[in-house]
Amino acid sequence: MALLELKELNKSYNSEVQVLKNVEFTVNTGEFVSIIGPSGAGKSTLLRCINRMVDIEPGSVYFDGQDVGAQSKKELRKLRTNIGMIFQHYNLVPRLTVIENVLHGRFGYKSTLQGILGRFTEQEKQNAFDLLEKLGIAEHAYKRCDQLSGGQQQRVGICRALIQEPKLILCDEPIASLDPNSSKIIMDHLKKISEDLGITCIVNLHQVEVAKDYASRIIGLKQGEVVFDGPSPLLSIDKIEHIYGMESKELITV
Ligand SMILES: Nc1ncnc2c1ncn2[C@@H]1O[C@H](COP(=O)(O)OP(=O)(O)OP(=O)(O)O)[C@@H](O)[C@H]1O
Repeated sequence: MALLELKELNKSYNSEVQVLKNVEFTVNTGEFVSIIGPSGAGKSTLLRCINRMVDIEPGSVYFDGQDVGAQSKKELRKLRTNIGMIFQHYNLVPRLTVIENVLHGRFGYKSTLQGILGRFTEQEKQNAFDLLEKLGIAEHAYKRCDQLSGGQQQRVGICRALIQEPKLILCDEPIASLDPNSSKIIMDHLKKISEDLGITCIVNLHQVEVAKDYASRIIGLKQGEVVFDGPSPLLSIDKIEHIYGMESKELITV
């Protein structure tokens, strides 16, 4: 079943350069999709349109049967509880503890006052701890986030997304700041989450080989247009060259 549907999606910032041009695709529940493309192709903008961190006119995004562009502020807040976000620079609060950062994923379910006062139920705290255990970082639960390595911080980011109980996780360059070993740990976790929990994942990646290894489907963006959309094994060297142009020489290792 289609969880996400993009129809003739266009985007320009300040009515200047058109960043996304008639982007159209659907993503089914449980799919693990990677978006690739050169720097500036519009990958981050695409993810930001999906949860309406930026306005999406003209064009439409349907998530779980709802027109994302037509949601009121309150409806959008509710809809966003179903969409987790993972960022390149983790977007954690450095001075707060690991478990507090994970619990921030519950903010969408709270009143503003409950959020400010940090009122979380015992069940929510237990769930946060269980998730940290699952991601192998429970021993750091009460440390400040800025005492953790990059890879560990990204695992906190994953827990924060999971505690939302999302249907979709959007990952914007989740491994761009990590060494190869930490990158593998993060990608393995994302893949496992998608397989075990049936959560749909859309992952922006710079590394074509990583996209091919982990994603079942790849969408290639070039100057805001979808120029490839298909199963990962069909992403041939020719297709990579088409997506990346001159840059492709540095990317193709096979
Ligand atoms: N807030 C903004 N205001 C104006 N222009 C923006 C804004 N955000 C992005 N852009 C422009 O939109 C284009 C696409 O940027 P975007 O970050 O979506 O690409 P990307 O494919 O994710 O690139 P990268 O891989 O380098 O992160 C770029 O030309 C960028 O300068």
